[in-house]
Amino acid sequence: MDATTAPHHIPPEMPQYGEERHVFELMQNMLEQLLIYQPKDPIPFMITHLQQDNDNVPKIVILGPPASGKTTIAMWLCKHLSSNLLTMDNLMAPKFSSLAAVAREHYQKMKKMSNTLLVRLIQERLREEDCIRRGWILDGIPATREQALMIQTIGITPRHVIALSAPDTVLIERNLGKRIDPQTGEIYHTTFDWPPESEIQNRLVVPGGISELETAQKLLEYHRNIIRILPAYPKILKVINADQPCVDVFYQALTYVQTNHRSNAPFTPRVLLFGPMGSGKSLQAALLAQKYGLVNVHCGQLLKEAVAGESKFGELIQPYFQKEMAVPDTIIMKVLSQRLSQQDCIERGWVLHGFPKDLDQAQMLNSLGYQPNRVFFLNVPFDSVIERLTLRRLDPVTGERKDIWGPPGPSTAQKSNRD
Ligand SMILES: Nc1ncnc2c1ncn2[C@@H]1O[C@H](COP(=O)(O)OP(=O)(O)O)[C@@H](O)[C@H]1O
Repeated sequence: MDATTAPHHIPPEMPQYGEERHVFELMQNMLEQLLIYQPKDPIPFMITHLQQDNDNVPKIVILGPPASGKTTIAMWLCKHLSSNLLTMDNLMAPKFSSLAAVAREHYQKMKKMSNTLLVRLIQERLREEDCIRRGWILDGIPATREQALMIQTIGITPRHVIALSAPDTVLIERNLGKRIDPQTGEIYHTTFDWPPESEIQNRLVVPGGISELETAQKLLEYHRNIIRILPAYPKILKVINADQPCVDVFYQALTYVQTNHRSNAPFTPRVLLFGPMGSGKSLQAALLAQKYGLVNVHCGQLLKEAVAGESKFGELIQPYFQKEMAVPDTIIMKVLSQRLSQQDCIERGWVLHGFPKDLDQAQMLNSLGYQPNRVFFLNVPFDSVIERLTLRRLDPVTGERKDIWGPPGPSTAQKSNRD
């Protein structure tokens, strides 16, 4: 970059402010909405968008073959996240909507839904207040690539897509045991999820379309379609094995929908490495610094350099070193602060180790505005630490540290795994 046009000094607060308040994501979402809806008057549109404050509400699509548990998982997620379940059935259900009435009529006549009607139903439903405030979970929609593309075209973009998968034989067998509570819409199973209350047991009904033949036909259709749908969601798709207990499937789905996708925001890493002596902080810091171009800040080393360089802080530290006493936190903090506020640290980011060593120091670091955004704790069993430290030697000529077991290699890796 041309040094005359480049900004010469970026105050550390600037990138930190952006990161903390997610300014980049906020602007990106707003821009996305502007381009999708192209309002005539963008300013009130942007104000409304910001006031809705709903960039992070659930926007989930759950796909999967029949009987893989889509509806079960979608209902549980809905309850857990207080969101709204959107199925083909409940989209057509509203009595007050003329569009839903048309869709019902069409469905009764044709025994299937037209893509255009389906997309309009979804669009109408997503404009309602509860979907705006609490998000939505689409169950089994889109069922074809055409639907996926039409949904995308009108600007409906899920944040997470889950595809359940299980062998056909398991699903055909499983579907035979499906039962529905007509009062609540809850789904049960004769073997895997039978309600304990006799009142519920007595009112359960056998849903239509669950015979072996019907499930097999639906599976064929599903497999034909799904391979053309999934490529529409390359970065937000998670395939979950549904041939395991429902609760396990649910927790994997929940964990996934609660993760935030990697942001495109410019990001300056501020890494903190913790761990007992001998846990490998220095080595990992050096590797991270090398790989990501970070400034490697070793607190102990900084203090030693200050003394060796006879700087004004060095003179303050020297007496403590001589008496082998701990250097006061305030002095350490000044040295650190001086280093972390240098332009290379602000621009390239840093990896800090050897500090903080207690809660007071951590709070001091935070209060001076040097909050890390990645913290790692290198956990090593006590025995391994002892073994590592007792095998460590200093090269008398170069002062370099030599570990007797040598550079990391397959045998070292095996050894530490075994440990
Ligand atoms: N992981 C699972 N293990 C066993 N049974 C399940 C599992 N997931 C769902 N079920 C049962 O299988 C049947 C079909 O589930 P459902 O949610 O209706 O599937 P889909 O919506 O994919 O057709 C229901 O009886 C449900 O209780």
